[in-house]
Amino acid sequence: MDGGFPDQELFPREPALVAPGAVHLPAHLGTERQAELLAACRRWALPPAGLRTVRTRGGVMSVRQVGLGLHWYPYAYARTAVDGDGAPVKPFPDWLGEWAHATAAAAARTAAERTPGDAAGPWEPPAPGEYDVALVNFYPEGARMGMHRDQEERSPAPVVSFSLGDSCVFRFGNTEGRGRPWRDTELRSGDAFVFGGPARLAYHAVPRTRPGSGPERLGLHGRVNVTVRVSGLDLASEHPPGAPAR
Ligand SMILES: O=C(O)CCC(=O)C(=O)O
Ligand SMILES: [Fe+2]
Repeated sequence: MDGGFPDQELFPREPALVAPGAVHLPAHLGTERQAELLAACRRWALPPAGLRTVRTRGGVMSVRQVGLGLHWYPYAYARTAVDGDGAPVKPFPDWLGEWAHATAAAAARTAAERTPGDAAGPWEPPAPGEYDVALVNFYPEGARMGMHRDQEERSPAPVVSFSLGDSCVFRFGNTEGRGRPWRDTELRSGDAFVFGGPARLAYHAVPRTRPGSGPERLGLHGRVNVTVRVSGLDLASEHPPGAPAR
């Protein structure tokens, strides 16, 4: 990608293996790609099937969401915004799948480097064209996301996340439960985070964002995160099956 030397930083932040299968790629998207992705998010946020408030078992989420390719809602996927305006979900763009594929491949290389003796790393990136759904999350000031795992997909392919705007604390835990051990990573605008293989079903959360910390030139108040996934579901079927409750 066109990431590079983060501005105002004395030393570049390095790619890191946060847990086996979980890779942080700092400054992965350069300024132009961030602006491009944000412009797309603004289009996707518009109705029909635009940004909506999500009600879970735990209450109302402070993060507002829009789906692409398939509509995620608690706790399944559908072809329409079943818990929103009921409109057909917006299509998943090929270019976003290409970004996710390239990012998963870069993360696999980092993982392989950081996992001596396991030349292939903990997972293989999926084939080009396999990424087919995305969740766009908008975090206004004060919004957070509780510990959960991404388990409504039927594919073991790694989840690829891109962050824009305000920085946040991204808490990456374990597959056993919501408790410790976990590791906190700061995700900044342009960072990517990939979790697959042994980390694919790990619990994770965003306990807080840092209001006002985003790059001024991006022109975003708050934080946007886009997670790209392989659904493993039949997009042509009327009611793609969801997984049981998480
Ligand atoms: O906002 C983030 O960085 C994480 C989002 C997330 O976990 C999700 O969409 O499932
Ligand atoms: Fe998640």
